[in-house]
Amino acid sequence: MNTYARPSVFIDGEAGTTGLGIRARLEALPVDVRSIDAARRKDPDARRDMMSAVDLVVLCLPDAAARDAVAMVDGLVTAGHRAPRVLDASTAFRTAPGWVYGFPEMQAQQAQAIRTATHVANPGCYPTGIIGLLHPLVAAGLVPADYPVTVNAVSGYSGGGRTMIEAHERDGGPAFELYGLSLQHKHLPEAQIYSGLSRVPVFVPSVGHFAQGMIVSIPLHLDLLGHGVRGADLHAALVAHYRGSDRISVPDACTSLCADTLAGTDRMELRVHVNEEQRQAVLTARLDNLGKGASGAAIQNIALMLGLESPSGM
Ligand SMILES: NC(=O)C1=CN([C@@H]2O[C@H](COP(=O)(O)OP(=O)(O)OC[C@H]3O[C@@H](n4cnc5c(N)ncnc54)[C@H](OP(=O)(O)O)[C@@H]3O)[C@@H](O)[C@H]2O)C=CC1
Ligand SMILES: CC(=O)N[C@@H](CCC(=O)OP(=O)(O)O)C(=O)O
Repeated sequence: MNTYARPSVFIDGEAGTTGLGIRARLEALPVDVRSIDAARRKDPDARRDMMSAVDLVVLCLPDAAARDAVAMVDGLVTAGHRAPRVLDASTAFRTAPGWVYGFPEMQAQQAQAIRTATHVANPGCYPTGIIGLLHPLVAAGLVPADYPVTVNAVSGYSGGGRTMIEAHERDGGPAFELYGLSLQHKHLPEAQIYSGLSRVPVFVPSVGHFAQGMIVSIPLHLDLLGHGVRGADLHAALVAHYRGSDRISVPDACTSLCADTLAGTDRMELRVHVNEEQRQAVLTARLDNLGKGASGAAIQNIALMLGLESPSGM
């Protein structure tokens, strides 16, 4: 930490969608947020100088710019200068060696790993739902690691950052669009690894003409799970895993779900919908892609990294 009483934070990409969300949430924490003059916000020298003066840098940048920023931090270390700890919101380092990935509720000891890491990768919005549902069930042996998982998901258009927001708000659509149909979405590696799956899931993302909100859904044939596994066992395992969390809840099943209900919050709801007669279940995660899927998760990780109490969730 520096000589200031309050830890200092620089958000590289402060003017972007995720950066603005983190900036707003940092107001609830006793930190000194430092900014670069808007005219120089992409100037490498200004960014490097700022990085060398703060305790934590939060990267809210496209992947290539995040890689450049991490190279700047590593360069400070190599040159023997004081270097900040790093929280990266991009996809660039989520499966990279030497980085701690994730959200504090992901597994026991995750919060402690984030607390002490120098480099933390914030999880992706879709993976937060996928891992949030599957990690506890795979770890409990209820879903086999080699289960042929399919994930269907819909996100609000803010998931595509400034460019997609401008396209939807200027042109009014499309109403609903499947994408990622080359089956190579950038979130697949983290979703597979941190869920504990041995097969790459089939992932069908989509985007709708609403600003914020997300549903991730995962259909399961119960007969392909462990012998005699019932929907109630899946629900009970999720309840046990997230007991005590103020942000992740496991409500009872419902018959319909709206994607934008949790918009503007940092919460996530996980459900198990079951038809025991047909031995079928659908797992669902509902969250705000910009909340628990991005800035809300980041603020929890920032608080852990700076040894501060997490602000109560929005
Ligand atoms: N939107 C979402 O739901 C989520 C996004 N993320 C991740 O967060 C990161 C940021 O995404 P998002 O906020 O949506 O994107 P935005 O496009 O809204 O914001 C990115 C910001 O970075 C700025 N920027 C680009 N290049 C540089 C550079 N070289 N130096 C300094 N600033 C730069 C952009 O400026 P300009 O606009 O002028 O180019 C913009 O202000 C991405 O990696 C994304 O994957 C993570 C979880 C969810
Ligand atoms: C609707 C939309 O385009 N969503 C983005 C995912 C959001 C994002 O960029 O986020 P992460 O940082 O969580 O990876 C996509 O599918 O590429």
